[in-house]
Amino acid sequence: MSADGIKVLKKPQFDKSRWLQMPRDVLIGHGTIEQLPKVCEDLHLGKSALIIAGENTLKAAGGHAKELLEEKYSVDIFCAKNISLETIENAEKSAEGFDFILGVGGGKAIDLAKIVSYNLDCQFISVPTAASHDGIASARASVPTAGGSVSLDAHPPHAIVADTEIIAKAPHRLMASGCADIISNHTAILDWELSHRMKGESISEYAAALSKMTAEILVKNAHLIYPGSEEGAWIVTKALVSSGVAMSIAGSSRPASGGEHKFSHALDILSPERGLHGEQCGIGSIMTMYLHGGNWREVRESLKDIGAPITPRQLGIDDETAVKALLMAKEIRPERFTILDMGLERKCAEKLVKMLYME
Ligand SMILES: NC(=O)C1=CN([C@@H]2O[C@H](COP(=O)(O)OP(=O)(O)OC[C@H]3O[C@@H](n4cnc5c(N)ncnc54)[C@H](OP(=O)(O)O)[C@@H]3O)[C@@H](O)[C@H]2O)C=CC1
Ligand SMILES: O=C(CO)COP(=O)(O)O
Ligand SMILES: [Zn+2]
Repeated sequence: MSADGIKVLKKPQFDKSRWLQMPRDVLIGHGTIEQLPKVCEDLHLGKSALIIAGENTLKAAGGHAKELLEEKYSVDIFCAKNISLETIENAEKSAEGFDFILGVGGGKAIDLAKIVSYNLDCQFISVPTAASHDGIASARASVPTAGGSVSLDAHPPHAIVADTEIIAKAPHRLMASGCADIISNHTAILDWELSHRMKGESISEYAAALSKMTAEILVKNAHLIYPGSEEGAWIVTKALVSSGVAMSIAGSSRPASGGEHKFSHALDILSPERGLHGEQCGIGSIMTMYLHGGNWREVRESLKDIGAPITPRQLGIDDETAVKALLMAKEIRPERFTILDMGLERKCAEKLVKMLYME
């Protein structure tokens, strides 16, 4: 495993890079967690399972998932605090000998389960406890590294069991963050199109259209997304699955990750553990929409309506750090060309951050 994280995933035995892999069973609804044993049985996954969860998500759903599965399977739990290279290694050791893996939690637990199951060549089930990220269904895994973050080819979950009762009970901040992750698809697509025109990067029209449509539908239904709303949880979870499918169609995270994501990855280095992934991407998206000459006020309004933050200070991040993150974005995944890779000047970056506070 290399220090930069590029070799976090073991090489597949044969080239799957052109395969379009999708989850087989997708359950989104009230009380679906109760169906977990049935889903696993139906998929003939084996006799033993390792649950990968975080400390909070163990309480929210991991413990109950264990109880349910124990009736038919031998089950153990790996509790993860983060998704560092060390955690990946430890999780892999813990997972040896198990037939399949469940990722129960937010984006980090699910990405960890995705990586470990891919490396050990076994299936995994995605059990989101929050609608906070669009990695629920994707065939990608994002890993933080010293240089920012890498997006790796992985495999999608064999099944998704998303219980909207659990998701609606999670802190609303998480769902608002997931909405912001989706709203930022607008600028991710603009960046992809820009790179297509300027660099000749290939683009998948299907993936781009699906990603854009997902963001549009979410914004149209914003009035149904409020704290505790199970209907809101259902709408957002479906959007997150749809966005993940767009990434699987593209074979990269391009349809859902552009300059606004590079800004967020830069913030993760400069100001770790302040904002949530989607929250940071949303704020980045307001600024990159401005640079694209689009309707940045509309992006800002959509985020505000949903209860997502629209300024760095709301996340406890000072404005100067946000300026630095904008300027640093071009160093994160330099091969991913975006509007932030076009020679953004400090003066302009300062103006962008100021603009966020304008009436
Ligand atoms: N692979 C892909 O395609 C994608 C991957 N990502 C990745 O996902 C990550 C971001 O996901 P995100 O979910 O924001 O971050 P986390 O997984 O860190 O979750 C955020 C926090 O919410 C907590 N939490 C989750 N569910 C509940 C619940 N029901 N009740 C109480 N607390 C809860 C978690 O607890 P706990 O401490 O227990 O984990 C954690 O503290 C990033 O690493 C990002 O790169 C994002 C988009 C796409
Ligand atoms: O977060 C993503 C899509 O929302 C994809 O992640 P990366 O920015 O790590 O590629
Ligand atoms: Zn994202």
